[in-house]
Amino acid sequence: MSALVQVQDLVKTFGQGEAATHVLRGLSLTLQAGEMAALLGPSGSGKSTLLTILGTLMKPTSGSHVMLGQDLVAADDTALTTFRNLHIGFVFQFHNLLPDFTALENVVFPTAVREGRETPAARARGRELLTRMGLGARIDFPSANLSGGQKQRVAVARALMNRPELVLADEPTGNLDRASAMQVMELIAEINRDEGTTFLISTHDEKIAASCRRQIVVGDGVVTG
Ligand SMILES: Nc1ncnc2c1ncn2[C@@H]1O[C@H](COP(=O)(O)OP(=O)(O)OP(=O)(O)O)[C@@H](O)[C@H]1O
Repeated sequence: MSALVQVQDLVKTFGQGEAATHVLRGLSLTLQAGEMAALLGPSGSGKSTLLTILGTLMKPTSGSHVMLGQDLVAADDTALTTFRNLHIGFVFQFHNLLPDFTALENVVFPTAVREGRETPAARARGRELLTRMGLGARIDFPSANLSGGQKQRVAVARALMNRPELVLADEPTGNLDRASAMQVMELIAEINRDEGTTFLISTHDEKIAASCRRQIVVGDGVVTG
C-alpha cells in the first residue's frame, strides 16, 4: 500500500481571540490507498471538521494536506474544485436525493451537470453501481419511494460515479436501523475490496466501526488511537 492522503500538524481554529474554538490542534494522519477506516471520537471532537478539510471543502488554519502527491493547502479554489470532482466522493448522513428524480437520475445527474452532458457510459456506470448496491429492480423508481436504507445506497452509488480514490462518509448509517446500516457497510466493504476505493467513515456506532479494518480515534483535536 502507498500513502493516498497525508495530513500533518493540522490546526483548525474557528473564530478569534476569546471567542476562538480550537478544534484541530496539530492532528496528523496518513491514509493508505485501499484502506477502509472508521473515524471515531466524542461529539464535538472534530470528526466532521477533519472530513471537511480532507474533502477540500475547507482549508486548515495551518498544517499540511497532501493527496495523490498534490499540496492541497497551496492549491487555489479552482484547482481544488477540479481535484475534488476527480478524486473525492462524499456520503452524508442525510442523503440529499432529489425526490422526484429516479434512483438512476440521482446517481448520474451530478456528473452530467458538472460535465454539461450525460453520456451513455455514465448511465451504464450508474446502472452498474445501483445493481451492485442491490437496487437493480429500483433503478427507475422515484427516489421518494425508496426506503431509508435504499436511499442511502443510492447516495453511496452517487459518490462512486467518478471512480474517486477517496470516499469520505460522515455518519452514513446514522439514520438507519441496524440491518440497513450493516447492509450499507457490507456494500461499502465490497466496493473497497473490488475497486480499491479508500473509505474514511465517521461514526458513533462501535459495531459499524468494528466492521472497518482500521479504527482512528480523534480526541482533543488530535488522533488518540
Ligand atoms: N463553522 C464553525 N464555526 C465555529 N465553530 C465550529 C464550526 N464548525 C464546527 N465548529 C465547532 O467545532 C467543534 C467540532 O465540530 P465537528 O462537527 O467537527 O465535531 P464532530 O466530532 O463531527 O461532532 P459530532 O460527532 O457531534 O458530529 C464543535 O465544538 C463545533 O461547535
